[in-house]
Formats: sequence, structure tokens, C-alpha cells
Amino acid sequence: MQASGERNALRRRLLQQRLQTAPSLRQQWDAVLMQQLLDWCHQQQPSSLAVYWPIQAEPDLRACYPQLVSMGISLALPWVVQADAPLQFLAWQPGDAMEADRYGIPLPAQRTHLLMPEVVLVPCVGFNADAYRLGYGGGFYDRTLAAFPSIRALGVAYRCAQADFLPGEHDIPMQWMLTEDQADACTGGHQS
Ligand SMILES: Nc1nc2c(c(=O)[nH]1)N(C=O)[C@@H](CNc1ccc(C(=O)N[C@@H](CCC(=O)O)C(=O)O)cc1)CN2
Ligand SMILES: Nc1ncnc2c1ncn2[C@@H]1O[C@H](COP(=O)(O)OP(=O)(O)OP(=O)(O)O)[C@@H](O)[C@H]1O
Repeated sequence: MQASGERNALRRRLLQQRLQTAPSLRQQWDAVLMQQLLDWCHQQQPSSLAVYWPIQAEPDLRACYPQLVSMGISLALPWVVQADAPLQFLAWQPGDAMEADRYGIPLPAQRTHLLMPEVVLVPCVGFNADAYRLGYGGGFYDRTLAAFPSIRALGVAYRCAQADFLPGEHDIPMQWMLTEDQADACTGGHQS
């Protein structure tokens, strides 16, 4: 455990660094990450995958989402239904009508079709050598992974977001991490 002040300072520093990275460099990294994600899916063959609509200079992998659909993978997007509750996942396909959520993030306008994804792609503000992650501080993904232990977490981050920090009391490590320089299977996952 680490004082929450230190954790917040690290979160802010890493987010700032990501926002200041040149878009052209991020796009090069995103192209590599998309290939990693496609390779990972070919290998692991998940039947469903929660993806995300990027915010705050998160890796933008949207260009490969149609290819995931054509591989037969059902996609979903995360939905904050309530602030202190796990995320829900709305079935989604590229081209669906969208409407912004309370954070301004596009979500399917049709919010009736929920799905429980086999794998969740988790954008990380930071991550450490044991694949523990720092997010925006809402605890949404941690609450979700705790509530639905069958979900496997595939973290995504740029390598420069790796930092040394101790896990918080609720933190659940990512089972795999994708970075633009390598795809790691992590040993610290909460299920086999
Ligand atoms: N792309 C993406 N979608 C996602 C998430 C995510 O991490 N990334 N979420 C994963 O949880 C959920 C949304 N959670 C979010 C939590 C905080 C902020 C955010 O920008 N917070 C501001 C402060 C906002 C405020 O206090 O009003 C900030 O951190 O500066 C955005 C989304 C669901 N969708
Ligand atoms: N499983 C859980 N049950 C209850 N509260 C939780 C759980 N996971 C996280 N929280 C709470 O959520 C808050 C934020 O947690 P943390 O600092 O780990 O956020 P984060 O992982 O960076 O955010 P996010 O997952 O939304 O990107 C903390 O107050 C924490 O106590």
C-alpha cells in the first residue's frame, strides 16, 4: 500500500506525460498495439471482448475494432451506470448510433443489450512490473474485476507509463499487458 497522495501525484504525472506526447508518436505506437491486439486475439480466441472509446490520449485502437468483429468476437463498451458500482458492458458494433455518457464518452444510444465479456481491454494511466495498474482514480475497473472474477483483464498502455508503485488494497493485477514494445503474459492474474 502507498499513501493515496503519492498515488495521485504519480497518476497526475503519468497522465500529463501521456497528454504531452506528440500525437504522431502515439499513432506509431497505436499501430503496433493494434497488431499486438489482433495477434493476441488470434492466439487466445476470446468469444467476447470489452474494448474502449479512447479519452485523455489513451491508446486509440478503434481502427482495428472492425477486424475483431470480423474474427467473430462480440464487442462491448464499458458503461458507468452508478459511480460506486461495477461497470456494465453494452454490446456494441462499429457503426452503431452513439450518445455521450456523463463523462462525454460515446456509448451506444441503445442501452438495453448488456453482455458479460470474457476479456476486458483495460486502458492504464500507469502500470508496474507486476501488472498492477493505476487508472483515473474512480476504482471502476477494480470494482468490476472484483465483482466478476470470470473476467480476464488485458491491460493496454504505452511503455513510458510503467512506474514503480505498490498495489492498493483493492487492486487486481492485469492478466496480460500489451505495450508497443511487447505483449506480456503476467503471472499475477486472479484466475488461471
Ligand atoms: N476510454 C475509457 N472509457 C471508460 C473508462 C476509461 O478509463 N477509459 N472508464 C474507467 O473507469 C469508465 C469511465 N470512467 C472515467 C473516470 C474518470 C474520468 C475523468 O476524466 N475524470 C476526470 C475528473 C472528472 C470529474 O471529476 O468530473 C479526471 O480524472 O481528470 C473519465 C472516465 C468507463 N469508460
Ligand atoms: N473492489 C472495490 N470495492 C470497493 N471499493 C473499491 C474497489 N476497488 C476500488 N475501490 C475504491 O475506488 C477508489 C479508487 O481506487 P483506485 O485508486 O485503485 O482507482 P483506479 O484503479 O486508479 O481507477 P479506475 O479503475 O477507475 O481507473 C478507492 O477509493 C478505492 O477504495
